[in-house]
Amino acid sequence: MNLSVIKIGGNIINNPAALHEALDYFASLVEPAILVHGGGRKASQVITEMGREPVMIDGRRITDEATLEIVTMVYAGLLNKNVVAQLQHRGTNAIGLSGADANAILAEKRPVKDIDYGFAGDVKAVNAPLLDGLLRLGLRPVMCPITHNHKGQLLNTNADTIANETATAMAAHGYEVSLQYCFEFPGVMRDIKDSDSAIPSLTPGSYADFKADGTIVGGMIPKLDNAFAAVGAGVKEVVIGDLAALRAGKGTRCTRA
Ligand SMILES: Nc1ncnc2c1ncn2[C@@H]1O[C@H](COP(=O)(O)OP(=O)(O)O)[C@@H](O)[C@H]1O
Ligand SMILES: CC(=O)N[C@@H](CCC(=O)OP(=O)(O)O)C(=O)O
Repeated sequence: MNLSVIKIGGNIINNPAALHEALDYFASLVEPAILVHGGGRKASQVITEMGREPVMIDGRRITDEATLEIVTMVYAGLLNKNVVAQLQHRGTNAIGLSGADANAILAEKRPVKDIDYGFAGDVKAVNAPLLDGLLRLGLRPVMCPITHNHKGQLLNTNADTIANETATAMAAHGYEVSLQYCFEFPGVMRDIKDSDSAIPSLTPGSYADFKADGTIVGGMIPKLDNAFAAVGAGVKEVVIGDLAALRAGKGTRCTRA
């Protein structure tokens, strides 16, 4: 059976018009679908409003105890419930999940090596039978980037990783999975200022070249690391682009070779 896993990033979530368009698209899909959302931009705003400094390294947040409280409120509360309500309004029977709900995503605190990421979670297992069961009930899971370690500790996990791990686990469970990363550019760009410069396809080799020459930087690095991990682990198709590109079957396609 086919399955679409759609990830929407923090810049989409923060722009009401873009969010509504993305949710219209998700609601219009006829085959089974799972939505994964981020919200890093909103979290950084709230962290700043609370008098703290957001700290990111290579697109990943350093999550101390106070930051974990804020991101839990923002991702698992405000954003997740708002997205679910907006989907219900569109006639889509969405169910919001953090990783702790029904043990949807088990993670472990990232071990401290050179950098201490604090309460950042590395995914250990996605509960594919649970997601499969929800899909069979006609529900559409909406997953936020909060996970847990089964010992009572919530953890903050990059939303691009949640999307990759979910897509990969569902592929291993027997679905033909299309993973679509929806963000604010028409694809991975050769030149971010030139909207016609989307790269049609990338392989691990061309990705390494674009990273080395500085074409691909920042938050695009974890996104592409996750995209290629998914492609290498049985996900049928991984595409990155804005909503117009994804709707038109365009965007950047990540392939094995
Ligand atoms: N070559 C590139 N093409 C497009 N975006 C790029 C590129 N290199 C770096 N980026 C940056 O990556 C960001 C996307 O990563 P991120 O902010 O983590 O996405 P999301 O909003 O999906 O979470 C873009 O907003 C852009 O600033
Ligand atoms: C550990 C870690 O980096 N967590 C991310 C989770 C949110 C996220 O990934 O949101 P976007 O998709 O909007 O970037 C963070 O707190 O920013």
